Amino acid sequence: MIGGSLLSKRNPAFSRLARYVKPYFPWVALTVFASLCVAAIDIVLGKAIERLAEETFGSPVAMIFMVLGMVLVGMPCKFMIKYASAKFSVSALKDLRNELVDRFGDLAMSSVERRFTGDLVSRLTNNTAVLQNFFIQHFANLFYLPVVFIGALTLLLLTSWKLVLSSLVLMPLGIVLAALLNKPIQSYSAQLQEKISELNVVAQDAIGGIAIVKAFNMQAAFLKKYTLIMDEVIRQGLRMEKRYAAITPIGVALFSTPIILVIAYGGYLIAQGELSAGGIVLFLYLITFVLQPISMLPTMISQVKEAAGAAQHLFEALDWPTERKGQMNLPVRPTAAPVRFEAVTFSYDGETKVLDRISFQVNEGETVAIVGGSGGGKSTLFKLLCGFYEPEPEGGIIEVFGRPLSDWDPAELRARLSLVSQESYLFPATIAENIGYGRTDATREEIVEAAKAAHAHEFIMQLPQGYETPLGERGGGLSGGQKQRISIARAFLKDTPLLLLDEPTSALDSHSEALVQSALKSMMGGRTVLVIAHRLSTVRQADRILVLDQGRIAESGTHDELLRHNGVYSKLYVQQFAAAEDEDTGGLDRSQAARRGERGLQAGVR
Ligand SMILES: Nc1ncnc2c1ncn2[C@@H]1O[C@H](COP(=O)(O)OP(=O)(O)OP(=O)(O)O)[C@@H](O)[C@H]1O
Repeated sequence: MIGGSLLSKRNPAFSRLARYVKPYFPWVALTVFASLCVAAIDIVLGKAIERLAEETFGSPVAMIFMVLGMVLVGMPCKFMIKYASAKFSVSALKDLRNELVDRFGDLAMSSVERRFTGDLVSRLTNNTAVLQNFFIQHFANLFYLPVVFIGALTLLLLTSWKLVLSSLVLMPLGIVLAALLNKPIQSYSAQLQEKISELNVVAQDAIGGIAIVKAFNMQAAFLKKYTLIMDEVIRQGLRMEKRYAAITPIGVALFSTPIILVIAYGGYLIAQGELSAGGIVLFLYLITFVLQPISMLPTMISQVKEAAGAAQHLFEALDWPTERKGQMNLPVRPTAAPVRFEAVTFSYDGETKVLDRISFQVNEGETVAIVGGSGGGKSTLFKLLCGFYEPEPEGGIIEVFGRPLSDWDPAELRARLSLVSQESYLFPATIAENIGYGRTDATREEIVEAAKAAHAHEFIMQLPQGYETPLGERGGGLSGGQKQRISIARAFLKDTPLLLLDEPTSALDSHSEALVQSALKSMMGGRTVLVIAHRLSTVRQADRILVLDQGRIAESGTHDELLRHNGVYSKLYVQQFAAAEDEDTGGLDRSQAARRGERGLQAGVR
């Protein structure tokens, strides 16, 4: 069928889409069948009306009943087109959506990190909505329009080819002129849509960044921006309406004049005896079925293109690289060090080395602090350990619990480590659920135990709904410290032998900070910990400190050893940690630190 081939042969995206539609083939067949029935009824009705007009059917009453009968049969067919197309498209797109959501969970970090969340969500919602609309509104037309066009045109040519010829010249002319008149409206409408999206962006920014907007007293600036665009929207809208009002009568005239001319010509042909009265009735009824497909052709083409674009966009997302699956249940070497890096080199883009021949080992129960300037590669180290990224095969060896990273199934690896990041990500769910994500089979008692260990139980119990308190987006409704403690409780519940900790540096009040620190401290006990350290107290307590500088391990040792070494750490200490000196117990005083820092700088350390 023309429609079918238009959909599948030319477009790889459509033929791929067809795989999702295939399981619902009976509903597709029903849609096509009902469309063809409607096309047939429309044509046969023309013939019946002609006979009625010519009174050649015998009893006009019987004829009227027949016409009404056909109209009545047409109604369930039209219903069936909508219902069956909705049925197969909703089901097929549900399967596609499920696959996409499933795929999003498996996406490689490299597929996600550089994309906007909006892009992922838009593929899932907008693109599927475009396809849904296409299937329900336009799919049946791909079958109905060609059939009705060919049927009506054949019948009309048999009735009076002269009239067909004259109307095919005159009527499309009217349609084209009316469309030309409408063209500026299309561009006005596009501009209007653009302005409306601008308006939405401003509103979204103002709502999304409400805290900053308020803190910087930017409300007036935003309001001004908003009203300026709003004025433009109104101006544009009015301009469009004015144009509409002006051209509607002209459009009607342009559209109806050719029809009047054709009727007049038809009258002339009747007078000449070349056409019967029934013939002109048949003609007036059927000509719309010839003209409609012609006038709808551009719309149909653009609809097909739009749907193809949406499908392509969706399948692109399905083709984004996913994480590899590893072997499950491989034995762990219990005596091996929990973490070992050997000459690890890593680059995100294949060019710039973010880690350069890094080698170190973390033994069981050890706490190793990683320090270094911004962009030194600290977070990248964690991303590798979590299996979010992997070095190239020749990029060294990473072993976790004695097994090379490449052997691990990512999910199995992550089940053995907990990551507590600086920004505590909480989900729009209850507090209990947020902690429970640490281990999905945890009982309420275990969740409460974890919350107690993380010093979160007390404040949770003070909330009116306690553990059942629903959290807003990103944990809205809780303080920074409270959010941190919920994240720590989640990690407590997960109870893994290896802990990757990016120490929170967000401005917590001193009480909250003390609670978070003490929660972290109790979690670190008895575990192997790699901590990106931002606090002097943590660095001091670490068994070893690795100083990461521009992707290399510049120094390694204890706090005192490194200070004595008077190198990168010494300088970093002055820059980052000395300010906290007063708050910490028994360390260097600031002037001593500064002096050591100076020596570090003099020694030529960057
Ligand atoms: N997803 C990514 N794609 C490409 N480059 C990245 C990506 N993530 C980080 N980088 C780059 O890698 C380098 C190291 O970044 P990383 O986040 O590991 O540093 P860091 O030591 O944790 O820094 P900070 O202390 O500021 O968080 C930086 O130059 C950064 O721009």
